[in-house]
Amino acid sequence: MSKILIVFGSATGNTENIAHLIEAKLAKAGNEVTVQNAAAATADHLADGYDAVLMGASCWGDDEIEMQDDFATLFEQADKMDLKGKKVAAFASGDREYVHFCGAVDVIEAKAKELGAEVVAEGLRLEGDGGGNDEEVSNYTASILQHL
Ligand SMILES: Cc1cc2nc3c(=O)[nH]c(=O)nc-3n(C[C@H](O)[C@H](O)[C@H](O)COP(=O)(O)O)c2cc1C
Repeated sequence: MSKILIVFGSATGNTENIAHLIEAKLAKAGNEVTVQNAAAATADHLADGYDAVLMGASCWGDDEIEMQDDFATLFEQADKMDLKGKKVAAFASGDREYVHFCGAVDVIEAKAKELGAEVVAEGLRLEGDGGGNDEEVSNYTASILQHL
């Protein structure tokens, strides 16, 4: 049994729904999963006590990657999260019409690596609320669990 934290930023509920799809798979596999909305989370020692931290957000820019506000505010202080040596994976909701489809995945992965975390799964990029993507979510959680 591993302790896993899922932190998400979501404006209309899509990334939140994906967070819960991930939660359900990880919990079913026997792990202790905590889900936190970035709006209510604080960066200080966020990762402490967890075996893995999964972070996800939507994007709202046009030409640039602009992560969802609550998540962006929290992630500005990523250096306080104690991610060094931590197993991390990213996920996002997005729309393929945009240049940077699920661009938050790239930002989260780059920063996590910079801070010395180990990115343990390819980022999960889903359209809308992730409904109908059961296989993708299963593959994502299986990759993470292989590293725990
Ligand atoms: C002005 C605007 C900009 C957007 N920019 C992006 C983007 O750069 N990349 C992307 O994948 N989706 C983009 N989207 C789509 C949203 O991220 C998408 O609707 C997402 O599912 C919202 O998730 P949330 O409810 O968790 O916030 C944009 C939507 C709007 C209205």
